Amino acid sequence: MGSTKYAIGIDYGTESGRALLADISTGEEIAVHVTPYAHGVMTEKLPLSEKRLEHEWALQHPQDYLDVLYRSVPEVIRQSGVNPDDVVGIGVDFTSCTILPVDAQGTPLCFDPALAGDPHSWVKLWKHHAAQEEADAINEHASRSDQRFLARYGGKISSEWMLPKLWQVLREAPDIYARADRFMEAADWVPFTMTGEFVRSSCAAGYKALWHKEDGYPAGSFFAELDPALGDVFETKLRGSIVPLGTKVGRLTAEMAERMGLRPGIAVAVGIVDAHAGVPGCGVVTPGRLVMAMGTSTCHLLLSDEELHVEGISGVVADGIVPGFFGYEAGQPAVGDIFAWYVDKAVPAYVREEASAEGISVHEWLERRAAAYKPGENGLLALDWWNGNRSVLDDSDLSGLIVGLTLQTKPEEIYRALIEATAFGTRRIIDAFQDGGIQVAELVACGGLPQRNRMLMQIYADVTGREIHIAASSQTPALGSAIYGAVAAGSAEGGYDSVPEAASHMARLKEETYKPIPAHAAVYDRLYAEYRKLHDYFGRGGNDVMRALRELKHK
Ligand SMILES: Nc1ncnc2c1ncn2[C@@H]1O[C@H](COP(=O)(O)OP(=O)(O)O)[C@@H](O)[C@H]1O
Ligand SMILES: O=C(CO)[C@H](O)[C@H](O)COP(=O)(O)O
Repeated sequence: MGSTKYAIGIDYGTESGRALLADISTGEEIAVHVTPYAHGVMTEKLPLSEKRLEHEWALQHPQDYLDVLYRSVPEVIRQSGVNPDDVVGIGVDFTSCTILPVDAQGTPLCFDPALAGDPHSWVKLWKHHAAQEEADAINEHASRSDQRFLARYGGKISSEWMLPKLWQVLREAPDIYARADRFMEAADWVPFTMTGEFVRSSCAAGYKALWHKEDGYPAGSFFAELDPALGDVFETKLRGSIVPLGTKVGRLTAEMAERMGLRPGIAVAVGIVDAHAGVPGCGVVTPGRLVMAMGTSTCHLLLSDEELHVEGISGVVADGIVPGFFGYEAGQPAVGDIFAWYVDKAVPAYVREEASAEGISVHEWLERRAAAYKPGENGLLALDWWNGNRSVLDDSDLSGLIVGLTLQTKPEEIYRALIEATAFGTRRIIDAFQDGGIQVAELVACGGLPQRNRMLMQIYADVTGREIHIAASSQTPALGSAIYGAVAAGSAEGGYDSVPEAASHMARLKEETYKPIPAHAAVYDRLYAEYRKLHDYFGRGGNDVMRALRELKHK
């Protein structure tokens, strides 16, 4: 036996990037380091320019991504005291669809001072929402011409994705579009900077750029009908081979090895979308277990042997998470964010004062009191659409609702109703999977919420009627990336030959689980039936109350 080997997972979030050094044989997380992005999310102006960005823009600086490699990677090596020669693989996950235009050498166009004044030369972050017009036009044309790809994305594509963003560049900055040799997902660009290889990930291409393993990309004629200049977009701006996850895109170059404090030649894995990396990070590598990445929002991820059309999913992609399986993604666009709204904007002052006097957070104060209630006892039922609905209704204009308020209603009762509403929203997504023919036997939770609120997790078990396992790691995307890095290295170099094999050694669940309490589950079955009535009444267009309120608000 040689010395212990290690893999590095690099997780690029919205505000910062983190590097995690993990022991390949046990998954032990030896060291973590976070580098905040110096330029953060640019929503108002560009660096060194007073030019104002328009509403709904969200840009980033690619230098911030490189700085994560230059700072956090040497730092995990320093903290751990590990010999860099024992690091065998690197994996990267990234927010998505986060894209940038690059020149023929792969250099971001915004690095060219002559182009940096144009906002379209910069990175468009996943939450850049200014390409809605383009997304609407693509959706309308696709549904009129009955395009096969629409069904794989639950009936609609998002303004966050590759084609709407790319078309926005073409329409608003044709010179930048022309100057771009390619547009790349940041998840693909970072491995490129480490290896010099232009390779695209089946995950990002499949979930965000309409690529299908059998059908390839949609026909260029479809896009040419929308805009003649888009006719060859897949052969030109989006060209490049597309490979399954765990594939080695190349080896760390000598120059980057020097900057990152590693040895040249280390295997670098193809990139992956952040939420999806959390699936092997939870140890889930087979069908039947739905992974819930629970935080500000919730992403639901599931593996299956079959490609089926499920109502309201964000997408289904072959090899999109674990090679050999179809990966499904669905989501709730606000979960923790709804509780944050309540805590920050709506609780009465006395709650804040009592929490502070007790030396606990407002969340904890509310949780302690709300946990004393039995299901149904708060007399409330809410719809969880504070940030619209991204699943079966797929309507970002929908808004929230609470039914049953009285003069006696207490803040903790409302807090409990909001948590219950998000659990009902998850049950609705599980129902859509089951109705579509995909079984969901158990749930696995990762992200911030399972670590923070036990009552919430018990409510989810009771509402869904399913046992919930919790990931042992609090950094499941970074650990997942380290797993893909270990697979890129392969057993010949001290790693593993498959994602399931690597995950079986490197990822685990906590022993403690949340099991449904039958008496609670029975009450929640009744309440969920009422939730479905409200959901369909306010969400399916039979009721115009929400529409009227919205119209008056924007008048
Ligand atoms: N005790 C708590 N109970 C429920 N929600 C909480 C609690 N503490 C924080 N939150 C919510 O958790 C969310 C942050 O989750 P986290 O997983 O850390 O972030 P992110 O999704 O951005 O990675 C916030 O929206 C916040 O409102
Ligand atoms: O689109 C997504 C996954 O498909 C994510 O929502 C996006 O990548 C942002 O993730 P996070 O909130 O974890 O930063």
